[in-house]
Amino acid sequence: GLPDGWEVRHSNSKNLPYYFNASTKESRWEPPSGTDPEKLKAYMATYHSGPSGIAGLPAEGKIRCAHLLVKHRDSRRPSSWRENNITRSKEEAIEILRGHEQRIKSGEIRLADLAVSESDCSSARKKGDLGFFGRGEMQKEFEDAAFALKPGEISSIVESPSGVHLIERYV
Ligand SMILES: N=C(N)NCCC[C@H](NC(=O)[C@@H]1CCC/C1=C\[C@H](COP(=O)(O)O)NC(=O)[C@@H](N)Cc1ccccc1)C(N)=O
Repeated sequence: GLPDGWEVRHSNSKNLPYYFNASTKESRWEPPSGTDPEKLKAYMATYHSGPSGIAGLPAEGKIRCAHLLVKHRDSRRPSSWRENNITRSKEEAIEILRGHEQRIKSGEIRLADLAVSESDCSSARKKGDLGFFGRGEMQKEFEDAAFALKPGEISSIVESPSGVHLIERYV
């Protein structure tokens, strides 16, 4: 963890983590003194293996995931950047996602790279990366599935009011 008040944020422009102190409003590139260097190094090493290559220390209780969403006509919002009016059935959406799942689990392609073109979520433009989130932010089905994963693990097909998802937990 980080010393009091400090948190890790992500600079999109530099694609690097930086450290921000909410109480003093100070921000800096290097970890604040008092951050356990061994822990930080170990964390950074494991985390850089994530496909998005974006590093950053999770605040307590937060995890970071990417997901690939396929919507269907019963989705709460059957529309996306990919398709204005989504009419496929839930069964068809599941079949499509099964195809994606096979390609990802066979190692042919990474979820992050497939999400860019295939995900019905706006996070597609960020390779499916949802950033860090804690409990209470996502829909329950999604949250339960995401928090049940170990870092690096990919879920089976998860159903939520948004549609059907594959989730990869990074941290
Ligand atoms: N980091 C957060 N806290 N962002 C708020 C998430 C809100 C949350 N969303 C969900 O639970 C599902 C699972 C993941 C994506 C998602 C739904 C939808 C797609 O479904 P639809 O709403 O059309 O039904 N995508 C989103 O929300 C996107 N803003 C996610 C995102 C996009 C770009 C960058 C980061 C995150 C909810 N409580 O509704």
